[in-house]
Amino acid sequence: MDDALAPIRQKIDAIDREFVRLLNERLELAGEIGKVKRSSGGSIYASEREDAVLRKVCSWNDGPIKDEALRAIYREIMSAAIALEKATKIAYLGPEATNTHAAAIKKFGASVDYESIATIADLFTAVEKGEADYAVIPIENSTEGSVREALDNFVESDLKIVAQIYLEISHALISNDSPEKITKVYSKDQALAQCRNWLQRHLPHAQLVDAPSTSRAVEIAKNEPGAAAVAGELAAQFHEVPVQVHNIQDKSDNTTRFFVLGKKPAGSAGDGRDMTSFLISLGDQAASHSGALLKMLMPLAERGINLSKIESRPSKKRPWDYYFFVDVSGHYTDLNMKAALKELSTFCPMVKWLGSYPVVS
Ligand SMILES: C=C(O[C@@H]1C=C(C(=O)O)C=C[C@H]1O)C(=O)O
Repeated sequence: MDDALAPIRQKIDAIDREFVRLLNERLELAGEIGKVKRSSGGSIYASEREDAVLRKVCSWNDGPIKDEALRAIYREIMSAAIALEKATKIAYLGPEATNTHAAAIKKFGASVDYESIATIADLFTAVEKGEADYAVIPIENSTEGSVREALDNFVESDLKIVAQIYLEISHALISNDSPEKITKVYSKDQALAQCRNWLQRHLPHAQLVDAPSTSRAVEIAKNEPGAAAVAGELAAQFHEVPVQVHNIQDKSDNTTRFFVLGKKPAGSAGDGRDMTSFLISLGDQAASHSGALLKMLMPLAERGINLSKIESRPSKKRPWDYYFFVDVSGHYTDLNMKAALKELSTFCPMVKWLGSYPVVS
């Protein structure tokens, strides 16, 4: 067999050598781009360009490699490029090995530096003060709804949303012991709730115990005989505890949406591939004028700007006064968007642009 493999492996070696040469050539060009960005004050991470690169390489793909594999490979190539342009620190809502950490890695790859930060407010501050280049925060979950603390922090902050990440949340049963030995299961209440049916069916006698985070649950279960944790697979890898059962969540389409925050806005991905988020206040009109909310939406609707989300939060300034968080299709620099905003600012006391970013992560 070895005789048959040797000549093919020689060919693979020759291709790998060429790969490495080309990767280094590509990285050197990224280094040149980094110099231009540093001298002009541009953002190192460019979500709209990464979106275009991923789309281009997938459109060139006519071989057996799956687009998903190509995207994963390019994720790491671009991660190396970012790190070469500038040592880049990504802060995320901790602790380590939680879903937000997994989302950050999905977006930024293995070559950048990561820092776990305990609260969403501190993540905003870290980027504002330049202690981190970008922050990754959870914004909403398909079953639990919005993360209110995340929305509220946008009111005072000038940071921009530069990208979004969608992560399918899957849970595993993680333990040093096999499932039949498990008498106690630790996890965060939400994760236990998302696996309730599975746990009832497979571990009906196990005691379910609340932990501050899924990652901490793995840490606790690691050192306790007969204990397991419900957490993501990153937590199992991180704490070096084996996964006993994969995908134990009751619903398979449980997805969390995250935002990447930076100091400088992202450019346009074009071709209807952008989304924009705003914060709008109607002031006293909301309570005193019938149809005020409808009036707020008309400048968008009349220009064919599609509204995908609207959420209200108390302003905390006066009772029954609200801010509206709005997600729409298009980029801030689109002409129809500019016109809609201009019209909105004629009657809304506050129209704040929170960022424009590519639709697909
Ligand atoms: C090289 C660049 O910088 C980063 C790296 C990219 C890449 O490796 O293709 C793309 C966008 C940026 O996040 C660039 O902006 O073109």
